[in-house]
Order: sequence, then C-alpha cells, then structure tokens
Amino acid sequence: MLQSLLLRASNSISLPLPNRHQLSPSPKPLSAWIDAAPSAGQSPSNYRSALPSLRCTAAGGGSELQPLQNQGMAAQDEKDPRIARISSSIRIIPDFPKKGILFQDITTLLLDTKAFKDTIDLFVDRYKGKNISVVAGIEARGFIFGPPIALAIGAKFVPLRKPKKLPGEVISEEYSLEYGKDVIEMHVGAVQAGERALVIDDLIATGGTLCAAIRLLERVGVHVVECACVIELPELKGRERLEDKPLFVLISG
Ligand SMILES: O=P(O)(O)OC[C@H]1O[C@H](OP(=O)(O)OP(=O)(O)O)[C@H](O)[C@@H]1O
Ligand SMILES: Nc1ncnc2[nH]cnc12
Repeated sequence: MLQSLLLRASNSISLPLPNRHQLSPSPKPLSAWIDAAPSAGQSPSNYRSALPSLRCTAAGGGSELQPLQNQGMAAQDEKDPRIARISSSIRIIPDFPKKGILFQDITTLLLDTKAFKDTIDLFVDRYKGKNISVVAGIEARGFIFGPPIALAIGAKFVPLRKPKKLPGEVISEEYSLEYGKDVIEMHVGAVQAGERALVIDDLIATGGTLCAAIRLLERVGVHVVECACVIELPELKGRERLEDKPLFVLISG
C-alpha cells in the first residue's frame, strides 16, 4: 500500500517550474505562507505525499450540517482513496513566490481528471440538498472549484474579487495581513438577504481571506452555512480565526 501510494506520487506528471518573473508578486506577507520543511514521506517529485496528514474535516461550533461520522458516506472517510489521490496530485513548489515558502500548487490537481472530478464530487456530496442558493468563490482559485460545485447543487456562483476588477457597483471588505491590508469585493445585488451561502477557496492559511468573505456576505444578510477548502495549512491557525464558523477541508497539513 505504502509502495503503491509513493509510486503514484512519483509517477505524477512533472511540469517545469514556473518562471516567477511572469507572475505578479503577491501582497501576502511571507509569514502568511507555509514555510514548513517537507514532511517525512514527501514525494521526491515535489508532490504532496498521499500518506501523512490526510484529514477530511469539518469543524466549527455553529455547523448545521451532519457530523462527518454520521453522514454514512465513504467520501467523508479519511481512508477514502480519493483523498489520497487528490493529495498526491498537488505539487509543492519550494521558494515560490518568495524564498522559504512551500507553495501548494493545485494546477497539477487540475491536470488529473480523476482527482479533479473527485474533488468536486466530495464537495457536491456534502452540499447537495442543503438548500444552499449561493456558492461564493474567492479570487482566483476559488473560481476554479466554485462554479462546478454551484452547477451541481443548483446554486448561483458569485465571484468575490480583488479590488477594481468588478465593473458594477460593489461592496468591499478590507482585511488585514500581517504587514498591510487587502480588500475583496462583491457586486451589489448579486445576493439577497436571507440566502444561504457556501464560501469556497482552494486553501486556508491565516484565514484572513475567508473571514473577509464571511463578513462581506453577512453584511448584506446572507447566512454563510460553511466555508470549504481543498487544503488547510493548520500551522497558520486560520481555523481559529474563523471562530465558530464551520470549515470543511479535504486535506490538512
Ligand atoms: O488564509 P489566508 O492567509 O487569507 O490565505 C489564503 C488565500 O491565499 C491564496 O490566495 P492569494 O491571496 O495568493 O491570491 P490568488 O489566488 O489571487 O493568487 C489562497 O488562494 C487563498 O485565497
Ligand atoms: N503555501 C501556500 N500555497 C499556496 N497558496 C497559499 N496561500 C497562502 N499560503 C499558501
């Protein structure tokens, strides 16, 4: 089993490292990015290991969704082989966008059609039939996972964007990074008071981005049922910053 998982990881498609000069620098402070050393069992080809730290979790005092152990769905089992495949399809790029950072690159997950579909299916299994009318995706990588989930559960997709990207009237929410601030925006009229929303992003680190998204939606009377991410970096304690707002992640560590 160990061998087959490692084999799968090391056989994953290996792309050339991106040219960082083609990418705009992130406003995020260095400390907001994980810079932990690769874990034991880390794939030699820079992919996440399928073995350590696999968790499929939802936590938060206010969760109205069923606890995972009572859902009776294999998809929510931490031994679900889909989770291992998703984990091992995520590439880790050291020193991107800055030295010392281990960048969790979900673009390689998107190249693995099974891993990508399994990722969407796991979220859809959790949220279908939960009377969610809004999937709010956070720029940029929440725009990848949010729309297929929204279509599958019969919800609308609402983009939460970086400043000055949305053409219509917007409401904005500022949030603090360790050294500085950032803003996300939403179109006025995209959601109505009383709607039930899921907030989706690829990753939670410090939790500042998700907190701002929650505030933005709650300011206009939307009930945020849960936040969902593919990856959680627990060292950065973003889950604590969400306080009792439920957070569901496929991979933690
Ligand atoms: O939990 P936090 O500390 O707030 O960090 C998480 C956010 O950081 C990344 O986005 P980034 O800000 O790099 O923007 P991008 O997706 O547009 O590159 C990630 O996709 C999350 O949105
Ligand atoms: N280590 C990391 N990899 C990818 N996106 C991130 N956003 C914050 N930290 C990140």
